[in-house]
Amino acid sequence: MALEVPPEESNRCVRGCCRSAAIPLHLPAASFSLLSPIARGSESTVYEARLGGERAAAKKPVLSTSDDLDKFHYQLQLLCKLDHPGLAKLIAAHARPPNYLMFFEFFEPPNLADKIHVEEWSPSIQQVVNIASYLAKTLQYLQILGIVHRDIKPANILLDKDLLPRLADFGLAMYQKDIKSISVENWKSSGKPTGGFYKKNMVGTLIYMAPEILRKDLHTEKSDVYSFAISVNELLTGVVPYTDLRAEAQAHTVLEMTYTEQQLTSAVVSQGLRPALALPESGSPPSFLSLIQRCWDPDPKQRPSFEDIIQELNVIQKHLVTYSCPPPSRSVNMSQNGNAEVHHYQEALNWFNQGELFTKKANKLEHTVNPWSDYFDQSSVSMYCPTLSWGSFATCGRRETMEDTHFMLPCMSEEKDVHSFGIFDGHRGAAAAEFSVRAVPGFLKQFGHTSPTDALVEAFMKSDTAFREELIIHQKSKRIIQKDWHPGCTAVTALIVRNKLFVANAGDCRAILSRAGKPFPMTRDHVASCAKERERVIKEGTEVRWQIDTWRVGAAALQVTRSIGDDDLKPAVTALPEIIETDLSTDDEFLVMASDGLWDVVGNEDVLSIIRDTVKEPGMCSKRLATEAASRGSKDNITVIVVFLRPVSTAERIY
Ligand SMILES: Nc1ncnc2c1ncn2[C@@H]1O[C@H](COP(=O)(O)OP(=O)(O)OP(=O)(O)O)[C@@H](O)[C@H]1O
Ligand SMILES: [Mn+2]
Ligand SMILES: [Mn+2]
Repeated sequence: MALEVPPEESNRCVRGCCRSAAIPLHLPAASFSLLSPIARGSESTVYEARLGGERAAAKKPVLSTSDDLDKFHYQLQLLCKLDHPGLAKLIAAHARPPNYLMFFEFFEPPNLADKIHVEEWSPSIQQVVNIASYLAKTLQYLQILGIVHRDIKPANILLDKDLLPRLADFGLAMYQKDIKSISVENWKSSGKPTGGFYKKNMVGTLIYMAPEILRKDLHTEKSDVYSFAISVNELLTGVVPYTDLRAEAQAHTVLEMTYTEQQLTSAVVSQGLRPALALPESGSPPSFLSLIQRCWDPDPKQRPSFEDIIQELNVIQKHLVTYSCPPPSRSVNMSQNGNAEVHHYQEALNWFNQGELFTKKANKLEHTVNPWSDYFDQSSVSMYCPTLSWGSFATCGRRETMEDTHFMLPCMSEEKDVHSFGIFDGHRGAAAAEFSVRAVPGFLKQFGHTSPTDALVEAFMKSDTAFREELIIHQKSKRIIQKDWHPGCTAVTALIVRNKLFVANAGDCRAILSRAGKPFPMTRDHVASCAKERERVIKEGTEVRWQIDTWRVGAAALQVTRSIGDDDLKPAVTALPEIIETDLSTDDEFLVMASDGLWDVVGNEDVLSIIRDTVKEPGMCSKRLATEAASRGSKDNITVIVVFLRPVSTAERIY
C-alpha cells in the first residue's frame, strides 16, 4: 500500500520550513505503529515500525531543548532533498507536536559495525572494495549537493540484501555553506560507542574524526574522506581502530597509558597516529592500502577527492577480477597437453605464458634431451628403482582468489626415470606463482647437463630474476599501472633422478617422505620466526620486526624469508633454495608436497596417517588431505601433490 502524499502546499512541517512533493510529512497517527526498539542512541531511539502495512525504521529524536527542535527541522529539510540508492531513504515523517518521527526504509540488522564485530564477518577483498566504492559514490553525491555527513562510521552504515552499504544517520549532516566552525564539544555530544566493543575510555566517534576536526578546524568533504578511510580499514582488518596497535613506540605509549580522549586526540593530531593498516598478506592490493593511507593524510588538501577515490577503486576492482580463481587442477598434465590448456586464463597479462616464453627465449639452442642421463653411473645394475604414481589436488579454500600453482612433470626424460613436481604459493597476487610454474620446469630441463642440485638452484634463481625483470618491463610499458606492486611466491620442487630424490625449497611450502612409516622432512620452513633465517635477512640489510603476532620482514611485513619475486625485499628475501638430497629405498612409501594451507592445520604425522587410511590412489589422497585441511579451518589456498614411490598393490588400492 503506497503512502498518500498530500499536495505540496499542504505537505509541510509545522514550521513550514520542510517541504516535499514525494515524502508525506505529517502522517495520520493511524497509518503507523512503532514496534520494538532497534537501537537507543544518545540523541534518538530507532524503532522497527509498520507504516502503511510495510516494515520501516522510525527514528524518534530526544527533543529536550529548542536547539534540538531546530536540529530536527534542519535534518528533515536536508533529508527531503536526498534521493540516492546508497542512502537509507527517508520515506515519511511526522513533524508536528507531540510526535516528532522520521521513517526510513528498513534494513535488516546488523549494521556494518555489528556485522564486523558481533557476527565477526570477514569479507573478501572484493567485497571490501565493492563496499568502499559504493560508499564513495554515495559520498560524492552528497558532496555535489554541498553536504558533509560528518559521522561516517560502520555503525551508521546499513547493509542491504546484497551486502551493499546504505549510509544512514544524518544527525550531524550539514550544508558546507552553513558550517562556520565546529568545536570538538559538538562532536562529543553525538559520539557513542556501538555495543561494548570500544575500549571503555574511548569515545565512539572520536576515532573516526580527522585531525583538523580535533584541532577545531572547519569540516570539509575531505574530513569525510578521512572517516571513510578509517571505516574501510576497519572493515578490512576487522579491528576497531586503535584497539590493536602495532609494536611502534608511539603506539606503545598510548596502549600502556589509560587511553584518554585527550591522549588519543594529541597522538592523532601531533604524532600522526592512525589505526593499524591491513597487512599486504591479507591479500589487499598495495594500491588499495596506499589509497587508504592517502585518504587519512594529516593534510586535508593531500587527501584524494571522492571522484579520485572512485576512479582508483575502479582500477583496483578490475585488477581483482583479473586475478579471480582459475579452476582447480587445471595445470595437471599440462606437460602433455602443452599450450592447449593455457587459454583458460584470459587476462591482459598472462603470467603463465610469460614464464614459459622466458625459458624458451633464454635458451633456444641447447635443450637437454635426456637430462642427467650420464650423470649417474650406468653400471650399477643393482640400483633400487622406485615405481611412481602421482596425483594432485588444488583448491581456493576460503579465499576468493587462487594464488597457488603447481606442476607435475613425470617422466621428463626419455629414459622414464626422471620426474619433477613443484608447488608455488603466491602472495601479493598470483603473478609470481603463475610465472614460476612454467619457468622453473622450463629452466630445469635446460640444466640437464649439470648436477641436479645445480640445475635446481639455477632454475629457482633464473626464474626469480626473469620474473622481476619482466615485471619492471611491464611497469615501464604501463601494462601494469601499479608502481608499488611486488608480487612473490614461495616454491618447492622435487626432482627424482633414478633412485635419488632432490627437494629444493624456498619459503614455507613443505615436502615430507614417508620413510619406514615415519615422516622424513625434505624441507625446512624459511620463515622469519626461524632465528637462523631472521639473522640471515638482517645481515643482508632488511629489517625484521615483531608485528602483531609474529616476526615479519621489511615494510611489506612478509612472513617468509625466501621467495621468487618480492622485488622490494631483494636480496634479503632470496630465491636461493635449500636443497635436501636422499637415496630412495624400499623404505620409502610416498612423498607429500603441499602449500602452507595444508601444513598450517595438519601436522606431518597426521598427513601420514590420513594417507594410510585412504584408498591408495594419489589423486584421492591429495584431495582427502586438502579437504581435511579445509575442515580444520585452513583459511588459505591449499595445494597437495602425493607421489607414491612403491608399487601400490591392488588390494591396497581398493581398501
Ligand atoms: N533504516 C534503518 N533500518 C534498520 N536499522 C536502522 C535504520 N536506521 C538506523 N538503524 C539502526 O539504528 C542505529 C542508530 O541509528 P542512527 O545512527 O540513525 O541513530 P543515532 O541516534 O543518530 O545514533 P548515534 O548515536 O550513532 O548518532 C543504527 O546504527 C542502526 O543499527
Ligand atoms: Mn548513528
Ligand atoms: Mn547520529
